[in-house]
Amino acid sequence: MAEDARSIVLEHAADGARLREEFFRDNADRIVDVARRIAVCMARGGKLLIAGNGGSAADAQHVAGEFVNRFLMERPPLPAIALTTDTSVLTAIGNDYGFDQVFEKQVQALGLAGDMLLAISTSGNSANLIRALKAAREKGVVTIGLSGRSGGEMASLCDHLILVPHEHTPLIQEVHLAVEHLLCQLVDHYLFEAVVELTSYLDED
Ligand SMILES: O=C(CO)[C@@H](O)[C@H](O)[C@H](O)[C@H](O)COP(=O)(O)O
Ligand SMILES: [Zn+2]
Repeated sequence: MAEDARSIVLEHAADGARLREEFFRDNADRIVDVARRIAVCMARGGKLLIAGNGGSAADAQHVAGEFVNRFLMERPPLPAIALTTDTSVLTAIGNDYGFDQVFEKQVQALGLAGDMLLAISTSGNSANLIRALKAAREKGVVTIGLSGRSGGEMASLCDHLILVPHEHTPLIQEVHLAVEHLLCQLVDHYLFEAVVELTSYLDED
């Protein structure tokens, strides 16, 4: 392999490792807190809606799959819906109203007070997510943002924001995926391994 191509690989790995280490050192408590809130939402009968564009759309589906099927442990299916998957809904809204409304209208249709919306965006500025977050707030759906850079417009619309402070989209996405897997693992932990601890939070918030 050419030396310059090899250095692209090694630089990506080194930058990613540094970002991961710093990010998790600074955000471990925040990730645990968000996971606990998702667990409480589901324990109360709420569901998690998930949205994102491009690679983050793939993440939305990935996360919904872990919750609805299972993650690391055997347990009952958990309620999560990716808003990125129904091509009839997406094309009808996109065609009739515009791409900016593809998530907003689904939040208006599916979101109930006490549900949560997880919006995944590296820029924090995708217009369809901004509109979805505003619609969520109007419906009493709690908003969680998984963002990058400095959070973008999304930051002020999220009740809980997990921010990967980096400029490089792929590296942000790679950390997002790790966070998403941890949220799945921690929600399972709270719902099925630490039930006594979780019930103490049910009357809060
Ligand atoms: O996966 C990638 C880049 O790695 C792309 O598909 C990327 O997700 C798309 O450009 C998205 O539209 C970016 O949206 P966002 O993260 O700024 O909300
Ligand atoms: Zn990508």
